Order: sequence, then structure tokens, then C-alpha cells
Amino acid sequence: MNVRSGFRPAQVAPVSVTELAEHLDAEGYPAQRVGPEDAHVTGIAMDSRKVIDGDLYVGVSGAQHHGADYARVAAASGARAVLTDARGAARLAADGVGLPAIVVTDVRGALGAASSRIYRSDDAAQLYGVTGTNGKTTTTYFMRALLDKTQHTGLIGTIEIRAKERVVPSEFTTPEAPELHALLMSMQQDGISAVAMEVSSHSISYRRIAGLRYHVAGFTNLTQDHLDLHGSMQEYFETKAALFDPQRCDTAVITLNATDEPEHWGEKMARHAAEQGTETITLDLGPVAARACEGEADWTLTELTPHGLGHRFTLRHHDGTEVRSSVGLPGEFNVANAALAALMVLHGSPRQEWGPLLDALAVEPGPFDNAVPGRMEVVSKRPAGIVDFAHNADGLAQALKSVRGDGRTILVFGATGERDVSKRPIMGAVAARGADVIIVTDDDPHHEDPAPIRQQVRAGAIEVQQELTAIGERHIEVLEIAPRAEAIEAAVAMADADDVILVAGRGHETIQDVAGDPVPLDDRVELRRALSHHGWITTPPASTTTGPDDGILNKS
Ligand SMILES: CC(=O)N[C@H]1[C@@H](OP(=O)(O)OP(=O)(O)OC[C@H]2O[C@@H](n3ccc(=O)[nH]c3=O)[C@H](O)[C@@H]2O)O[C@H](CO)[C@@H](O)[C@@H]1O[C@H](C)C(=O)N[C@@H](C)C(=O)N[C@H](CCC(=O)O)C(=O)O
Ligand SMILES: Nc1ncnc2c1ncn2[C@@H]1O[C@H](COP(=O)(O)OP(=O)(O)OP(=O)(O)O)[C@@H](O)[C@H]1O
Repeated sequence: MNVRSGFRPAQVAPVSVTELAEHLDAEGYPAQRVGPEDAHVTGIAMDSRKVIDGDLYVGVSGAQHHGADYARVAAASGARAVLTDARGAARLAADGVGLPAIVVTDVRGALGAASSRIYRSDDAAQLYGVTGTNGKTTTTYFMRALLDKTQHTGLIGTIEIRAKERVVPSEFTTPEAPELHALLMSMQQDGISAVAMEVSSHSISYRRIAGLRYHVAGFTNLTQDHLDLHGSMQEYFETKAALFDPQRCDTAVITLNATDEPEHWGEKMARHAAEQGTETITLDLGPVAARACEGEADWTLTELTPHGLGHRFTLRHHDGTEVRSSVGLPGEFNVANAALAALMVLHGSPRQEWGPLLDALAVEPGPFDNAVPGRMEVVSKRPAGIVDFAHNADGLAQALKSVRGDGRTILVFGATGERDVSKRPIMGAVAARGADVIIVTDDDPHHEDPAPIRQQVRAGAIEVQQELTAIGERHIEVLEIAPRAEAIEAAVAMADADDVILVAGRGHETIQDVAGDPVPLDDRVELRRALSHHGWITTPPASTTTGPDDGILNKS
């Protein structure tokens, strides 16, 4: 398989450019046919580097380039026709690209409709899409594990794309429309009947999900993020809300009270979906909620008991139906992710078919005991060694809160270079408030000098350390150790059996970007190595884990 071109269906019936233009017209994208004689296409790509023989190349106007500038390259790779806008068509003419073309005003919108027509993906697998600021990856893996009990299930998300035994690393959380439609058709040809996928706000904004319809769409939470793209929280909310419109999904499952903020985004999302006419199912997180919810939800998390590193929980419908399950991953937020996953899968099936799903949920270890690569991934139990992807202040605070035990919490983390500089001392402060030993190290420095990054993180931690010492509260240690593997080794060297070692920030990532050099580095591998070296017992690597050992590439 050509990894760059991703999954492609094995067979695609050729479609003529003329027919495609008529289809776009009918779908509300007025299309003009220009250029030479008609041609037939069997695929679609919006990146010249991903074009294969027989493709329609789509030239979109981007932030850096106009895609039409790459039409000659696309033609050399076998593109048979081009879909673009008027500006792109002018460039094709100026460059003497002799391919038939379809010209539309809204190329990104037409891209979804064209992809869906070419691959005939409208009757592909049932889609279960989850959106929200945090928890998408985890919820998607949980859904897949449960769906897999009764059918073959695909997965599309930040870490990887999985279709039975085929796995490719992800470039995006949510791929571009041509890849998505090809992927769905290819999965269907492989006998996959359900797909669990993450839906990023970027993908809604860039209309990567154009031409898709979700069987069930779920909402985790909304906290500040990506305001560079969305401008305001209201706009961020509205972007995500589009997933819950009846044109986009059949059923919406909305978590109401994951976050405590004056806007009550969860309730707003549920109201939006219901007012639009979408069948809307609501979830009150009860004991793991950040606040009481407005009114009564359809489902409430009623019981929560610690169980191993995770929890057992019960969900209760207002009609009295109960769902019992457990989650193996630490952190109350993972109970919220598991509850959402369970309800999305249940509401994707007719009630009379819930029996096997309820049984699968109640079994221990159950579907939510499966590790999610780099998400509160437990590498050892005594001392508890945990690798997590928390890479912002909020995530770090949540992760630290969830691992607090009888012993000390030893935290290894750093901040990324060339990204939000202001969050560095804030993360340092959060670390000092939640951990006993803070080892500041490097994340991806990119092209920035790593030493000043560490100092900025450390400054935030030291400030809190001084405050705590002044009021005689807790004694904490703040250390600075680099490179990262040495920091992990130092954390393990000082750990006792009752301690928790949390290595945060990189999760599933296997490549560190140091001044443009891709340096192999996997926190899970390093933590396992150090634990074994010090004679501690480690858990076997998760079966779903991607990493260099699988020969699977990873995004940097
Ligand atoms: C900000 C953003 O999302 N930009 C997207 C946008 O890029 P752009 O406008 O800069 O594109 P460009 O470089 O000007 O190129 C214009 C066109 O020429 C094409 N081209 C360009 C060069 C070439 O050699 N050949 C070629 O065909 C490009 O494929 C593109 O179609 O269109 C490109 C084409 O698909 C995307 O790759 C690109 O995603 C960038 C790389 C990106 O990083 N996006 C991230 C932020 C993203 O989408 N993230 C979310 C998750 C966010 C989260 O939750 O954290 C995701 O779903 O992954
Ligand atoms: N429901 C949740 N609420 C708050 N924080 C969470 C939740 N679920 C996971 N987290 C934290 O956020 C981190 C990222 O989780 P996950 O990858 O599942 O979310 P995501 O929405 O896919 O984020 P990203 O797009 O950054 O991968 C986890 O490592 C954990 O620290």
C-alpha cells in the first residue's frame, strides 16, 4: 500500500467528468466544464503528492499556495482532470495544463460531494463520530472496542487509522474529504460495518466532513483551545455544533456537565441539536460532573467505585434501564469518556439488540479496559508508571489529580518549543500544585533552544514551591534533567513501590523533533526500560499501541 495515498478502495467504477459536473450542480455546487474533451476518473486527491493514476486532482486555494499551481505535478502522476475555482482555472490555462476541468465557487464543499460520488461512499459503514476539546481519541478507542463485540469496526483518529489488520499512521485527527471517502469505501470492501472516528473542529471548519452522514455523533466537552482558528469560544462552539445538525447526524449523544463554566456549553449543545430536530440523548455525569446540570438528563451516571487503577460505574436511564460497566484507565475523566462511548454505541442500535452490548459492557475486564495508546497508559502497577498525552495546563491538572495516591507523585514533563510560550510557567505551576517531585525536561523543542524552555517551565514550578514552603504546607522538589530519557531514568531511580511516576505530554508519540531532526523517542519504551533496569515489574505493551516496533510510522 502507498502510505502517502492512504487507503484506497480496491475497485472503483469510473465516473465521467461531465457526469461529475452534473452531480455537483445537483448537489448545489454550480459547476462549469472547461478545457479539453471529457475524461473518466477513478479516484480523487487534493494533494499532488498523493495523486495516483486515474485521479481527479482538486486544486484548493490554501493559506500558502493555490493547489492549482501543482496541477502539472498531479498530471504527471496520472491525474485525468481537475476540480478547482475560477482563480485555479486561470492558473491552469496560464500553465498550459491540458486537462479537462470542473470550475466551482466553493471547492471545499464540492470536494465532499465529488469524493462521495466517485467512491459511492454514501452507503459505506455506519459512522460514530465524537467531537469535543478533550477525550476524542480515548472515546473513539472505547467505542471501537465495544462495537467490535458485535461487528467489524474501523477507527479513524489522531494516532492511527485501523481497518482490520491494516494500520496507517494518521496525518490528521480527521483526514481531508478525499481520504475520508476513500477510506470508508475501502473499509466497506473489507467487510467493516461500523467506524469510530474523531471529528476535530478543524475538520468541520475546513469542511473535511462534507458529504458524510453520522449514524451517531457524540460530544465530550468544550474548553478553551484553537482560538487562533475560531476567534472566540462562541465561534468554536458553533463550529462543533454543526456536527449535530440533522443533515449531518441521525442521533446526538451530548455530555451536559463535563466542565464548570458560565456558558454551560453542554446544555447549549443539547438544546441546539434538539431544536434543529436531531434525536438528542443527554448524559449527566453525576459523581464525575464538574457541576449540577440544568434539568433532568436522559442518562445519569449514578454509581462510581474505584476498581484497580480505574472505576466501576452505573448509568441509569430515566425509564429505569441500567447499564453497568468498568473502565481500566485511571482518571474520572475516563469514566466520562467510557460513559459517552457506551451510550453512543447503545443508541446506534435498536433497543431490542442491546442484550449482547449490555453483557459485553458488564464483563470484566471489559471493552474499556483496553489501553488507549499514550492516554493514561499504565506501564507498571507498583510503582505505578503512567504515560499520558496531557500537553496543556488543564490536561496536566486533570492527569495529576487522577493519579494522586498514598505515595509521592513524581512527574516528568516539558513544554513544546515554538508553541504558546505563555503556557510554560503556567504548566510549571500546575505541576508543582499536583506533584511532589517535578522533573522538568524537554518535549519537542522544534527549532527553539530547549534550555530556556525548561527554565521558563521551572520558573512557574519554583514560584509555587516557594509559596508552599512559605506557608509550611508541602515540601516539593523541582529538578531539571535533560535529555528526556535521562529524566525518566532519574524518576524511576528515586521511586518507591507506593509512588506514582507520571510521564506527561507526549503520549503515543515516537519521534521527538529536535531542530528539525527526527529523534526516536517513545516515553512508554523509556519508562519500561528504566523500570526493568531497576527491577520493577512492567505490564505488557498494549496491543493497540503503535510504535517503531510495529514498523508503523508516526506523525512528528
Ligand atoms: C491550518 C490548516 O489546517 N491548514 C490546512 C490547509 O493548508 P494550507 O491552506 O496551508 O495549504 P497550502 O499549503 O496553502 O496548500 C494549498 C493546497 O495545495 C496543495 N499542495 C501543496 C503543496 C504541494 O506540493 N502539492 C499540493 O498539492 C495542498 O495539499 C493544498 O490542498 O489545507 C491543507 C490541505 O489539506 C491541510 O494539510 C492543512 O492542514 C494543516 C497541515 C494542519 O496542520 N492542520 C491541523 C492544524 C489540523 O487540521 N488539525 C486538526 C486537529 C486539531 C486538534 O484537535 O488539535 C486535525 O483534524 O488534524
Ligand atoms: N474527557 C476528558 N476531559 C478532560 N481531559 C481529558 C478527557 N479525556 C482525556 N483527557 C486528557 O486529555 C489528553 C488527551 O486525551 P485524548 O487524546 O483522548 O483527547 P483528544 O480530544 O483526542 O485530544 P487531542 O486532539 O489533543 O489528541 C489525555 O491524555 C488526558 O490527559
